[in-house]
Amino acid sequence: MSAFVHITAYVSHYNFATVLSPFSLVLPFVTSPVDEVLMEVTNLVVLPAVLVFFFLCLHFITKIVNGRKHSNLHLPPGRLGWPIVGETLEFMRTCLEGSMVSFMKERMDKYDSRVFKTSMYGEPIIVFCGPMGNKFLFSNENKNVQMWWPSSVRKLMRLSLVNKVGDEAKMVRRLLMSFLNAETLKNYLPKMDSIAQRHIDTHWEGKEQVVVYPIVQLYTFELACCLFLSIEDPIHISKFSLNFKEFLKGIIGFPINIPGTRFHKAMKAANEIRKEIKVILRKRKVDLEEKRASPTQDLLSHMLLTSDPSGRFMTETEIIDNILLLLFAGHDTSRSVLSLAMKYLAQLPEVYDHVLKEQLEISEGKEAGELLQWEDIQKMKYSWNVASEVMRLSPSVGGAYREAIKDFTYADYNIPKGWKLHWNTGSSHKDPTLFPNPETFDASRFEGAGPTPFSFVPFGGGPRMCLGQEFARLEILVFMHNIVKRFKWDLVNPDEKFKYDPMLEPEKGLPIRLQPSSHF
Ligand code: HEM
Repeated sequence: MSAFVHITAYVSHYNFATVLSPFSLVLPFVTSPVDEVLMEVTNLVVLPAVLVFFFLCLHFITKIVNGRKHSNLHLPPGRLGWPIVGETLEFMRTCLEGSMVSFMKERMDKYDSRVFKTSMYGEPIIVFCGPMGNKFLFSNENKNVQMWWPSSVRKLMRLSLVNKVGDEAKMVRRLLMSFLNAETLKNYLPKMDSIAQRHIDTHWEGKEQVVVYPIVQLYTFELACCLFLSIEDPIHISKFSLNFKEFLKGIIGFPINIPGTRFHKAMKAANEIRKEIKVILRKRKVDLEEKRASPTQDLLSHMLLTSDPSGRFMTETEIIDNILLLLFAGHDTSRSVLSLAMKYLAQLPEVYDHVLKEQLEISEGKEAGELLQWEDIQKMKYSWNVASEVMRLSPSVGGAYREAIKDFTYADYNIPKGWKLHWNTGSSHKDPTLFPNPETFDASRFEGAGPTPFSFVPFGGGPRMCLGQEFARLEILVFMHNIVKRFKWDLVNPDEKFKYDPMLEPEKGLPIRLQPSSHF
């Protein structure tokens, strides 16, 4: 969840605008009968002073309470920072610089430890780094730890999988996986290919310049709408996608539900999305009964007709919340990977040529107009290594969370029950002992046996590993196949940076200049 989920959804940071907005909202109400000077003084001096005093008090109270509570424990090194805010602002800064890993690395070096404590989301958090940390968290699900998401995610995702743990989560995962597994998805591959071709015909063909990030979103969102809900009308899809933009921006942050905050907008958007899915769901029920819809046409039909082993079907609300989760998780993470792939392919002509060669060999073996089949995907080994190297260097999802469900020890440190735990992609993806010259793009790292276990974790791991890994692999490869055959491109802003907000996204949307390929 997804990133992001997906939620990315998954990525861990606050937005400064969200942090400030409740306070900036207060200011207009301080005013009316007061004269302007007094108002200025109030806004500029008194209010900040009151806030500083308030935070100082909270800081000392928190210190005393935490100190008493955990004084006999050997907690991992680190600092909890300011109350509520914790080390959020430092973390946010590194996210906006697109280098979340530097937050981890600075602390691992400072404390000489691969586990440290910090505080974010108003919560003390213990950060587990490197393959050992990943392995521990992934293999201790339901034993020492359980999935946990920040409150903003939990509130927005209601009854969906991300709010389930234990046996309930297992059940929902099994149900969703019966649609998202390779065996089922392979039937939808030709459809994915035709959507990719139509997308390129509409949005790329005949253009000299395009802005990649928003356009790729149309592709990944169109795929998700079509395969999950059978929505095919482009106008319907683009209207629907507006609500997801609001939703994404509010998913990670303080869950302050006051008009004007990102979270409030996200809640409103989520309700609109739910309403829309409900209309489609109600109509589908009738269409299925009257045999106007097929039981295998998409995820929605599948969810309406599949029960768990005890014969229980999901309620309408559960289906709606899970489809909302999958629509969100299913497109924003992949669009980030695709945008980054476009960047690296523009910068590394030898990599582009190699991908093109592989894709042309696949096309040469096919009749004109024949769509991609499962066997073709199996031949895209180098292209998938390239996508994997993109995700290693620039993971679209920074990591995810767990909660300690009992007291335990890790690396000789006490981890108290109830503490939130964070695993992250960067601390192992950029470790030179695991990936020599970690900043160099080298797709050959994934040849043969590939990276050591638990060192390459763009999709997480263990029983809560990303459910959409296979879906993402297909949507990424299908897009790469079609785009390299039709275009070569170069970057308008070669130094354009990517930042986490909350997915890894290009600051200016990644404009590129297109040259049509002679191979098409
Ligand atoms: C390149 C694209 C993607 C990346 C990098 C990615 C990454 C992740 C990560 C890191 C997690 C958390 C795993 C953990 O904590 O162990 C996750 C969870 C999840 N992902 Fe993805 N994801 C991607 C695409 C997708 C797609 C396409 C879908 C749906 C079609 C999807 C659905 C989910 C769901 C439902 C979860 C929550 C699983 C649970 O709570 O048990 N993801 N993803």
